[in-house]
Amino acid sequence: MITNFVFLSLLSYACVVLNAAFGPRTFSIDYSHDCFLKDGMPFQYISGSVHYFRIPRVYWKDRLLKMYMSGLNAVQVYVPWNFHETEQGVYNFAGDRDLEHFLYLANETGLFVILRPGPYICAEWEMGGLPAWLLQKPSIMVRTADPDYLQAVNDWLAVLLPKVKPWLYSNGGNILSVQVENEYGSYFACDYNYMRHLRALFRYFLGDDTVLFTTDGNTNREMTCGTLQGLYATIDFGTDTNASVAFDRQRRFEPRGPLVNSEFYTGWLDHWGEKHAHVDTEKVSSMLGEMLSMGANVNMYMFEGGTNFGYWNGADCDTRYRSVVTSYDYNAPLSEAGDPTDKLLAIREVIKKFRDVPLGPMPPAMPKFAYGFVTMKKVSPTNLLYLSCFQYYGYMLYRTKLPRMVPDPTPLISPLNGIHDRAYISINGVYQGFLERDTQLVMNVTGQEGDQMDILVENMGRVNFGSKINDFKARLNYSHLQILYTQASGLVSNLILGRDVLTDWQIYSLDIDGTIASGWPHSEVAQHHPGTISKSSDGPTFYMGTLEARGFAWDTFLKLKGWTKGQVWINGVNLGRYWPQRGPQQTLYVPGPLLSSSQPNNITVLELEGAPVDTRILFLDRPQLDSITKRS
Ligand SMILES: CCCC/N=C1\SC[C@@H]2[C@H](O)[C@H](O)[C@@H](O)CN12
Repeated sequence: MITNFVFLSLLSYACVVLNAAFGPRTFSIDYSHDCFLKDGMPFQYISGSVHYFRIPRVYWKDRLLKMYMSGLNAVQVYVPWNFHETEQGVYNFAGDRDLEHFLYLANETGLFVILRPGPYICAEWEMGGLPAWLLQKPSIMVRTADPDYLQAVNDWLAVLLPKVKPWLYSNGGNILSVQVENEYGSYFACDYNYMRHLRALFRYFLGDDTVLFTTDGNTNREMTCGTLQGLYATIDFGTDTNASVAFDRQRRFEPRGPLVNSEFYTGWLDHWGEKHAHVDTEKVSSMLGEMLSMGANVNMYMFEGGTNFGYWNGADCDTRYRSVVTSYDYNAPLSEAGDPTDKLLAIREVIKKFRDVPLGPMPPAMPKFAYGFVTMKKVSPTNLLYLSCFQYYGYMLYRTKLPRMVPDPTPLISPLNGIHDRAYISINGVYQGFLERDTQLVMNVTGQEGDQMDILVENMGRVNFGSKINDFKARLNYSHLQILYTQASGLVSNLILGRDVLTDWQIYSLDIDGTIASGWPHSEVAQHHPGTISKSSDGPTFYMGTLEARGFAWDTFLKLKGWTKGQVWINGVNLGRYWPQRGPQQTLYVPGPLLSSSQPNNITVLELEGAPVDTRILFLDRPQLDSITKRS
């Protein structure tokens, strides 16, 4: 005799299964059983962070497939606001910025998505993903209920969230949950009205059934200021933390519901001049197993890091300004170039204990090739486009005349630490040296009254974490020119030469990227010095060369041995910054798809301080990310 209880239990289970098979798609939180439910069935996500904005579009599928074959069932994805709205009101979701295509590929690969649209994302990305044009209002308080900031957020999310809504799981897509803000509890403001505003916006655009959550660090202050009723509170921590202790803290804010570590650090970031980060594989794999055994949902940050191409790296500014390097390798399970590592294989072995890992081989690393040496020749800048309007990233040129003769070495001082972030000083075209934010605030110059002083100022990336995120790159009002506060880089306070405050500046926004993208200097017979071996060249100087990749264009790594610091473009694409003199990064990743196997590949280098006498550069088949040559 089947008791009523057994009958009803079987009936309810049958309903759940049938609902899962034929009912509406749902993803929700089961507070009774402390888990997520997908279509009414318990669901544990094992996820990895991947940033589409740090990977060439042609490689997205490769990275996602490797993550799937590693045993993940989800990927966690930030959306950087400034990547899609670099100019206010101008939106770009094309090519390498095609978020929906990335979501499509993840779906096609069988991966769910945990979306983190910010509006602030941190991520060692320029200004934590916030657009620099917000700083046109000098007093703006970003990440608060500042009305001007909120208006910009409203406008942005009114574009973004309708785009992602169709991709929600309940609408037939693969987005399971959406994070609101990012580690807000670590920000000084602790502005609940701001978080309430975001909650209302996300609910308005994404509906009441979407799982919205927050992520915060493992302290009471962070979990207190970063969480809000109606947003599921999750936590983040790495291998230096006791998982039970951390999850107990989550439980203080979410007594019931799934345990979630939204950022389990598999590695860490690098700053210029510091040792390459490394997190032990055994610690990562054993702690992953421990958390999965607790039934926790885990996202590994990062699973595939990628590259800060162009000027997109961020910076920290706790004790002093520290710029993040171009490589976002992160010592992650997939390398910067998307190569599976021992860490990935160890993680896959752990995941096998908790879910079926797809059968079949792990897709191999993309082929790499050592193309060898390319000789670079000095170029005289002939027609750099000077923009009257200011751009937000890259370089600015400040020009003035010496107010009096300084026959003896005379200190040029940035008394208020106003260089943002590095300045290269020349007198009548002769390089004198550099000044650097927080690090070098004085240097000596000599010259005659009326000599031309040129100061090239480099924006090394706006601060992406903490209270100094209002990282103005210029604030100086000149007699004849009101400086926009958001220009690429520059002087945020006056310079003093000896006893004289320097004034009457001419200011140029250098559109170097636009000029190079237009073909300069390769498109014309650029003036470069006669074929003699050039002496070691000092100061901001362009060099050009060509790489023949006859027959095949494979991934490669560019090493500038003996060069000091600068920027590299290949076929008009800005690969990012190099600084081998500081390290630890010694090579730049060159994705094969950027190269042509049938045409010469145009290489342009802007060396900011000094090139070696031997101006060859070297293409290797492996990266070098961990060698410090000089402490900063
Ligand atoms: C001690 C400082 C903690 C700041 N948070 C960091 S540093 C690396 C990571 C990424 O930036 C990530 O985007 C942050 O959410 C958490 N985190």
